[in-house]
Amino acid sequence: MGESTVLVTGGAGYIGSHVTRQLVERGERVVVLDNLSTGFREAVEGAELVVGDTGDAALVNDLMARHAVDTLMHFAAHTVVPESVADPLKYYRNNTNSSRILVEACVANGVRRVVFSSTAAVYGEAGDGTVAEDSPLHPINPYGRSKLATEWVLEDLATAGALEHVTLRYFNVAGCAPDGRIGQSTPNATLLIKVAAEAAAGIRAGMHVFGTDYPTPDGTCIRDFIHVEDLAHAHVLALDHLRDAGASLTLNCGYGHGYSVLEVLRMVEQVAGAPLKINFADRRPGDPVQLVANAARIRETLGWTPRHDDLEVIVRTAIDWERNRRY
Ligand SMILES: NC(=O)c1ccc[n+]([C@@H]2O[C@H](COP(=O)([O-])OP(=O)(O)OC[C@H]3O[C@@H](n4cnc5c(N)ncnc54)[C@H](O)[C@@H]3O)[C@@H](O)[C@H]2O)c1
Ligand SMILES: O=c1ccn([C@@H]2O[C@H](COP(=O)(O)OP(=O)(O)O[C@H]3O[C@H](CO)[C@H](O)[C@H](O)[C@H]3O)[C@@H](O)[C@H]2O)c(=O)[nH]1
Repeated sequence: MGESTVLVTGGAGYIGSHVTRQLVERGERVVVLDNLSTGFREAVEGAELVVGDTGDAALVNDLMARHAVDTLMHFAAHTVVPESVADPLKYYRNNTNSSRILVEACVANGVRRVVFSSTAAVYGEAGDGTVAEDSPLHPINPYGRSKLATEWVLEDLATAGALEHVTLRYFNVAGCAPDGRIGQSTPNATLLIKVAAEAAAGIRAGMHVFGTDYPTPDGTCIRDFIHVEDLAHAHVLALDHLRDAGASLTLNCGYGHGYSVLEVLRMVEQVAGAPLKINFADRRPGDPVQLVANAARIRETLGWTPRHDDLEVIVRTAIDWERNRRY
């Protein structure tokens, strides 16, 4: 490992903080760059936190040079799909422009390894099967498009020989660290399990189910929910892959099977031991019917084996966090 440092942007956020912790636990030197727009100082333990913006070229160049950064893990982004529809420039500015500035700094400073947080939203409407990495990419909202643009920047730089990347396309991430020290406190959350856990903990009065007339067995959408700890481990493996001179990869991060919205909510009720107050509403614009990963490639290339592929564990850790939040 030597003197090398991993620069983690967005490391004070939900997923970045879980990854930072796994990196620190195995002895990596980590510097977190986060502007705290949706992140929390308390989420960063055992790593230096630099409060600043990924779009600040002078700052990121200085950080890379000063800390002997060998790998960038890039989580920092805006992530709320409906907000991206209302304010696309906010998303292109942060998720595309600032990512380009950051990657340019990598090239200037000889940082040749990049692990990038992408999303299943790059696939868009994906039919009723699973989606593989080479499935068509037709993102249906500015969030997905702004992330896909950054995928392309990395792909083109890899082709040009400037760096190697592992692009991880996360499916629906949920759950929290089992010991309750870090969790998901993202403000104005719109994600299903987060919202349901808040409702189960009494933080919100009730919740909506968006659409009950989809062509699925119970009429609600189907998603592939992955526990954040399994996702975090995929990043550690991606780092090892790049340090072992592995080739650039684009990988789905999911379990390869899905649950419907109603199946998830039934599990939330069972774990919480009380019914949720559910309002059955119209479809939410921009929701694909089904998004389930073909997850073969990540298992083959990184040897990734999930350890928390259990909806009950995902839901229980999410509810426990809401009941005992540290921040
Ligand atoms: N949560 C999911 O289900 C999910 C699914 C797919 C992909 N992703 C991707 O994972 C990454 C992390 O998402 P999350 O759920 O942890 O969200 P989050 O909002 O909790 O984390 C994002 C972090 O980035 C920081 N940040 C944002 N813009 C910044 C900037 N310009 N400079 C510095 N810091 C900045 C925020 O303060 C926050 O700490 C994002 O790239 C997101 O697109 C998330
Ligand atoms: O209160 C809610 C919240 C969600 N849903 C439904 O639950 C399903 C899942 O919705 P989420 O908002 O939890 O997540 P998405 O599937 O929209 O996820 C997309 O947006 C995420 C970020 O917001 C990630 O990027 C992810 O990869 C991308 O597919 C959808 O059918 C949605 O309509 C509800 O019924 N009620």
